[in-house]
Amino acid sequence: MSESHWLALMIGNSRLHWAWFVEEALQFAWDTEYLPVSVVQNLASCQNIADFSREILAPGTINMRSLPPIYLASVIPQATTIWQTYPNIHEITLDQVPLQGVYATLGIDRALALWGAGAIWSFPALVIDAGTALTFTGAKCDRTLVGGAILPGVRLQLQSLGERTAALPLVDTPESFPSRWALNTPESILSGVIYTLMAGIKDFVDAWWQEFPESCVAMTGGDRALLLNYFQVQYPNIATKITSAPHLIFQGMCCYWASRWK
Ligand SMILES: Nc1ncnc2c1ncn2[C@@H]1O[C@H](COP(=O)(O)OP(=O)(O)O)[C@@H](O)[C@H]1O
Ligand SMILES: CC(C)(COP(=O)(O)O)[C@@H](O)C(=O)NCCC(=O)O
Ligand SMILES: [K+]
Repeated sequence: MSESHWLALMIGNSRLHWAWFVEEALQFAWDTEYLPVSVVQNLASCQNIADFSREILAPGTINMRSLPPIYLASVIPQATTIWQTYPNIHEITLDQVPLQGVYATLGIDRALALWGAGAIWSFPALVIDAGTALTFTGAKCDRTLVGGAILPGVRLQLQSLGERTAALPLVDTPESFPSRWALNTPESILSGVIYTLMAGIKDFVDAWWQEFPESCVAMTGGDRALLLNYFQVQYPNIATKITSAPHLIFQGMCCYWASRWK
């Protein structure tokens, strides 16, 4: 089986993130809901690649002759187990990521995104992943982990207020930048969550640039575009210095693929 065509699968806390690669060139990337166990078990017996792409809901048919190897990284151990039934699966684990000084429970998504950022823009590098959780993860010149931080992401903050209080409604992520001084409940929630999140991110990147003035700062994750739009409004000087990087985790996975095959 040719290893030049391969799929990357990142299992996050909200959904599955997919990318199709030909060697080191990303062809396209898409997200899906979690797939039922039965679908995963059936993948290996797909008769042709069209069936296979239909099962994983790929946009269009993946252009391959045989079932592709899947390079998998996951922050959900139970979900990883389901995928181990697929015959050509390669799980990427923390010990395979060439960063120094990592702690045992560091999320593989964070390590891969940081590896990807360093490979593209060189170290030092800071990654902000605006996913289910929002994380900061930084490494210095010699690829040693400086450290990071974890907080609830945008949707999780809104959900927790809606679900754990009697009088607060569930509010959707706002498309436009909310005003700070709100005069009704939904807008008060949006103001509180968004303004403190922006101020918090600004504080972290300012602190990072104080220590590493030349470092790239890259943002990835499902709320990346939304947050960067808000940054344009609220802190335009910072917005221009944060790089939007939708495929950072896949770029890290690609570094792993290249380290095996090149
Ligand atoms: N279809 C969707 N499902 C879940 N989250 C979504 C979706 N579309 C946009 N988002 C946003 O993406 C964020 C989750 O980011 P994502 O990178 O997908 O998470 P994870 O990597 O943890 O699975 C949420 O806070 C939410 O606001
Ligand atoms: C912090 C995370 C939950 C982020 O995952 P995500 O929200 O992007 O799905 C994940 O990286 C994780 O489970 N980390 C383990 C703890 C740590 O990194 O310290
Ligand atoms: K993530």
